[in-house]
Amino acid sequence: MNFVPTPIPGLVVIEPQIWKDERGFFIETYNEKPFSTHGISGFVQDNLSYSHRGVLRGMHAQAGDNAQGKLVRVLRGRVFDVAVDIRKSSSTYGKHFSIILDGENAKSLWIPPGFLHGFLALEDDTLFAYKVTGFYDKSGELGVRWDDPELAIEWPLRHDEFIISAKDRQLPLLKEISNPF
Ligand SMILES: Cc1cn([C@H]2C[C@H](O)[C@@H](COP(=O)(O)OP(=O)(O)O[C@H]3O[C@@H](C)C(=O)[C@@H](O)[C@H]3O)O2)c(=O)[nH]c1=O
Repeated sequence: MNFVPTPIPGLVVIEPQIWKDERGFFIETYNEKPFSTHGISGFVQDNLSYSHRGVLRGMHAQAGDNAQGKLVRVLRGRVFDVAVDIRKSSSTYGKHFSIILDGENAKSLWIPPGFLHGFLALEDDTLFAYKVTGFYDKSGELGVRWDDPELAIEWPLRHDEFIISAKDRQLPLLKEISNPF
């Protein structure tokens, strides 16, 4: 298992050891020892979402008493996954990191509290699994528009293919939110 730092401090890509044989493969998706050694711990909830190609979910964060760090990965299908640093004192404030996560590479991304997160499903039948460090808490939810020019995220696929929830279509710009981070 490799813990690979990214250009944004705190964001880490985890590459598992994939044990392949004639039956298929085996990977450890989470192991408390190496993860906690890298400061990744405290999970209280596991989530799973299913998306069709073109579904865009984001950009979301959960702040407050139940602020969430997220350990995200794809079980089946493929996504363009994005995390945006909104930690006000960070030297990389406003910058984003993107990565392709899929069922084949089995990579995970650790997103600490203080980031917006979102993804675009690039294939039908995409299963997206994640562990979070805070219980779901509607009062702590915040979000920013996926197409906020300040974020300047270059999403793959044509924008007219996107399937976005009514809630996410109405999100404000980053400069309009009261940022608790
Ligand atoms: C996130 C969440 C949602 N829900 C419910 C609320 C709602 O009725 C329904 C769908 O919720 P949403 O529309 O917020 O789901 P979704 O847009 O998939 O939200 C997720 O997006 C990605 C990008 C993230 O980073 C996640 O943390 C989360 O915010 O599920 C829970 O019960 N528990 C949860 O932890």
